[in-house]
Amino acid sequence: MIEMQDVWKEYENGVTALSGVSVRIPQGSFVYVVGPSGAGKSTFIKLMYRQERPTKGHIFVGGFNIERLRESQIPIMRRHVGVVFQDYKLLQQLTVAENIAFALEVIEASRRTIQKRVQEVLELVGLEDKRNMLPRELSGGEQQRVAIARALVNKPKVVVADEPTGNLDPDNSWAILKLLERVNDRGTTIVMATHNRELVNACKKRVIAIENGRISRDEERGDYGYED
Ligand SMILES: Nc1ncnc2c1ncn2[C@@H]1O[C@H](COP(=O)(O)OP(=O)(O)OP(=O)(O)O)[C@@H](O)[C@H]1O
Repeated sequence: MIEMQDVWKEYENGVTALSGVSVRIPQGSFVYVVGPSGAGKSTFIKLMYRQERPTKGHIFVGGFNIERLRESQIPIMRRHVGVVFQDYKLLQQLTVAENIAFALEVIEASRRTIQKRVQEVLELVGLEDKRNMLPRELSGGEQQRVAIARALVNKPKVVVADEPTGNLDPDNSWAILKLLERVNDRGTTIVMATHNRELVNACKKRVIAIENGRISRDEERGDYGYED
């Protein structure tokens, strides 16, 4: 379950990115977050994993009171909230398997657990044969699949994705959406900010539209609804 109660975000430069956002996203949902450029989508996502803190309001994600978390609790929360970025953010000097294992090594999982989990998520994203390659040896779509595997390795309850298909062609975008749907089928909540009208309109899900820092539309099986 994700819940925001009257959340406001004003950045230090005085820009108000979110103005009184309240929303409930039940566990197991798949939600698209859409809206014009600069509307506040990334801010909405960043607040969910404490990349940013709200100026006001309450945020609960997977049982964590996000705005109240102490610094020392943030790594614990991040095991339950996987994050996927538009530009993948893989560590360039590490192999595919090492990038994925990294998230488990920092929590001092046993070698056996690490090997087993890395293998499981590599199979899920279909990249067992690329496990010893470096990110630069992979296509964009493959890199994003590695990033998704990394986000999943701790079995999070929630995955937030900020324009995960933003750098990909239509075929790879489609493959990433299908992969996120499979993850969702296993009970993981997915919140995906996107400008990809084709995907939103083809695979109908809940659509939360943000405009000018406010939720302007919230529909089950909604449309993308913008001409951009
Ligand atoms: N770190 C920051 N410091 C100051 N202002 C910021 C910061 N991040 C975002 N903003 C501002 O907050 C507003 C919302 O930005 P945000 O990135 O959330 O929008 P967005 O809907 O994700 O846009 P896009 O679709 O272009 O990615 C914009 O006016 C932006 O300039």
